[in-house]
Amino acid sequence: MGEIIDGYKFEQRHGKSRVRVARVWRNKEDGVHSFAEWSVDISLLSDCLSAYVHSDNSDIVATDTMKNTVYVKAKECSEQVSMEEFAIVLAKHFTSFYPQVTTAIIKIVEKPWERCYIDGQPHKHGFKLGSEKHTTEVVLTKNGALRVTSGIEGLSLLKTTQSGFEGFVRDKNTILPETRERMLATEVSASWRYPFESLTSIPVKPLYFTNMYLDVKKVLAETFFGPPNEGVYSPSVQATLYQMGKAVLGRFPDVSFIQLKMPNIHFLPVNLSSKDNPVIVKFQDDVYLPTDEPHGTIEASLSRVLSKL
Ligand SMILES: O=c1[nH]c(=O)c2[nH]c(=O)[nH]c2[nH]1
Repeated sequence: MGEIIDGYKFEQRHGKSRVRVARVWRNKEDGVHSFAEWSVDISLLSDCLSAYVHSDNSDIVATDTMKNTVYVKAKECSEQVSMEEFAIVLAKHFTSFYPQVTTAIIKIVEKPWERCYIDGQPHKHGFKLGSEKHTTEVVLTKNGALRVTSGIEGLSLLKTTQSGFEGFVRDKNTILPETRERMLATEVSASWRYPFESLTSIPVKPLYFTNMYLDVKKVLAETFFGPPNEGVYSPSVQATLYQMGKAVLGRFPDVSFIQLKMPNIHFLPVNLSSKDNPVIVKFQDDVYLPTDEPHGTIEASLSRVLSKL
């Protein structure tokens, strides 16, 4: 990519960001409403150099038109779709409708509206805001090469025991005691790639990507916590992150790559004393000072090794 213009290597793209759209699907038979709120980022790679170099806008797809297209396509989705599917619909439109568009990059973040339960019963049209967010990025080229990535952001997980940290490097700057009993808290960001390389290889099951998102989220949380009664011991954030990534790749053949970012959010033991009162509060794995900063940053990615057949 990139061309030499006036002796310079030149690359460009343009698009519209933070296009917010909400869509309701009303089931006529049972009266149940489904709802999604998305923030869409569109970025198009297109042949419109003249706009930059010769002030000629004749090849430019206006970003205002891109914004309108989001609402047009949302209207056309008469059945509920996952946001990955919606991103694919948009990418398909931009790459097939405009001769000069060579690649479309569509990113969407979903606002975590969840159906409300009243007296244990799902409400037909009531929703409340949850916390973690579903994300996606779809890249589609004019010749049909596709990449679908999905993710989760802001999945806050905490366990009050079954975590420790021992055997790390000790030097003259080290004061952290070794422990087999500590709090473990993190805010997981994950993104995973699907192996589908063209539009025809996308599964046709309704809400396939939405269900995958829910299943991946479940496996991440289950692996972090372990079984409900006994849990599972975490010797480090690193080891737990690796188990979580491995569990996702092991469970879902349709995930070819996963990246995990898991900050270590510290809960500091509280010990209070003074000259006159040597022990006001003695830490016994009970009172903590929660902190956001500084925090550890631990990230890794795992992908399948392609076997040479
Ligand atoms: O699980 C941990 N990993 C680290 O790399 C680290 N570093 C640290 O100070 N505490 C921890 N905990």
